[in-house]
Amino acid sequence: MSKSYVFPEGFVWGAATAAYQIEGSPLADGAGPSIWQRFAHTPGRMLNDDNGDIACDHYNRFRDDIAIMKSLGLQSYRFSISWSRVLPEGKGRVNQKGLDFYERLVDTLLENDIAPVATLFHWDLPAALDDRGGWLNPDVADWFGEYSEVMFKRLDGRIKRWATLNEPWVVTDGGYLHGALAPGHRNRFEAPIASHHLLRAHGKSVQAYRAIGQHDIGIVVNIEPKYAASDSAEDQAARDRAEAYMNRQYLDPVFFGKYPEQMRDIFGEAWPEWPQADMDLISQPIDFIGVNYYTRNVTRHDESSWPLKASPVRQPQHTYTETGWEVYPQGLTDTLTWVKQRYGNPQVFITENGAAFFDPPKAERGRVRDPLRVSYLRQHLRAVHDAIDAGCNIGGYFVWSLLDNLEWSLGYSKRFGIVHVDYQTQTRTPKDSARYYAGIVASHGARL
Ligand SMILES: OC[C@H]1NNC[C@@H](O)[C@@H]1O
Repeated sequence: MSKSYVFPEGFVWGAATAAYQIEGSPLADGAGPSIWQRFAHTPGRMLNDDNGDIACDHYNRFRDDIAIMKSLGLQSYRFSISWSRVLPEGKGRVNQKGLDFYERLVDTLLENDIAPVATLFHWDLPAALDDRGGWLNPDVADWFGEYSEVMFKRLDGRIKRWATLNEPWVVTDGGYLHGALAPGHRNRFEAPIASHHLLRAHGKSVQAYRAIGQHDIGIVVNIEPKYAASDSAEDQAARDRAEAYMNRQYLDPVFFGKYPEQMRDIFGEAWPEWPQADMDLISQPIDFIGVNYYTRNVTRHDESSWPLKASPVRQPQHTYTETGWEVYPQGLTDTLTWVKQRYGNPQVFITENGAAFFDPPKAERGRVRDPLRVSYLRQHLRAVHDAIDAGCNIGGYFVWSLLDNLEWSLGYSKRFGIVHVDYQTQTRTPKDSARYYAGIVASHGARL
């Protein structure tokens, strides 16, 4: 008899986006520039010199997009708040029109029985703060605490689930170590400092929330499970380093108040020692973690790779997405059971899961066929259910993404949406995967 995939009562079905990737109008109504506004307008940084000036024009079209969410039966919507819309200089003066936009967004979601889940920082640091050192300046934790407080005071209660940071690993690995993402630094001494101040900022935000918030706060991390390419000691050690660097570097401090021991092997003299007071701030209790899962990594030792001395081994037997990620649903089950076992079965939301496959720039007679994405969703939702059967405490799932959008420095070349966006006309067209997902939501998983 085949397994039933009906999800537990109360499991939440949603979709996710992020401000700079969909909103457009980055400087409208008094908003200040973010580092992504600057980065995207720096020639050579973005594929095709794409930028977020228009994106999906969500700033103006959010009501239409919420109507689409409603038509799909979504129960929740994860979005991010543009810090520099609300605080144009990153601190001090509040731009009421920026706050008003997010209040309208939240109130419209609630009018449509869609629960808002807000991420305070999804990479778009105010440029004015980057001028003061950004994530390298120890004061950034207080700046983030101040911004968090502004948001909590205005919207807590209507927003009942807050995430402080999205994927701090990507921010530091991409923005400070390898330079592919804003602010585009390549410095192994800066990366650990940025990482630590991101975590301190998380701590200050949680501290602020405990003083005024009444609901839940957590952190969102990307996790890519690592599998040794062979039984050799070298490959096993490489796997351990890769797991420490990506998957434990943020959760270990948050849950245990200490960094993985491999961090000093990886960064050597560039790895600082931090005061216990910082680790106490970082490891205050949180209410949930968001896990963003896309793929796994089969890891081998590679002396030439910097700074990890570890490289992925391609798995030709499996499908790969347009972003070069192996489709490996078992990795999601493995990730969720790993989190359960290592961190004491905290409440977890899959805050992002999805794939970029080739989709046409225009819908054909009102339809966009995306069978690979339908298959990806089916396999990964089944993997979530398997993790729940294994005792994991999973509160919900947010597909990445609601809309095709700006995939950072890859521009508009990668389409992750279950809803197609024609960037010339801003026409939205639910793809076959949106209809499939709507059926899963309506049946609470029974149709998986
Ligand atoms: O690469 C796909 C997604 N991954 N997590 C962060 C999001 O902003 C990305 O678009």
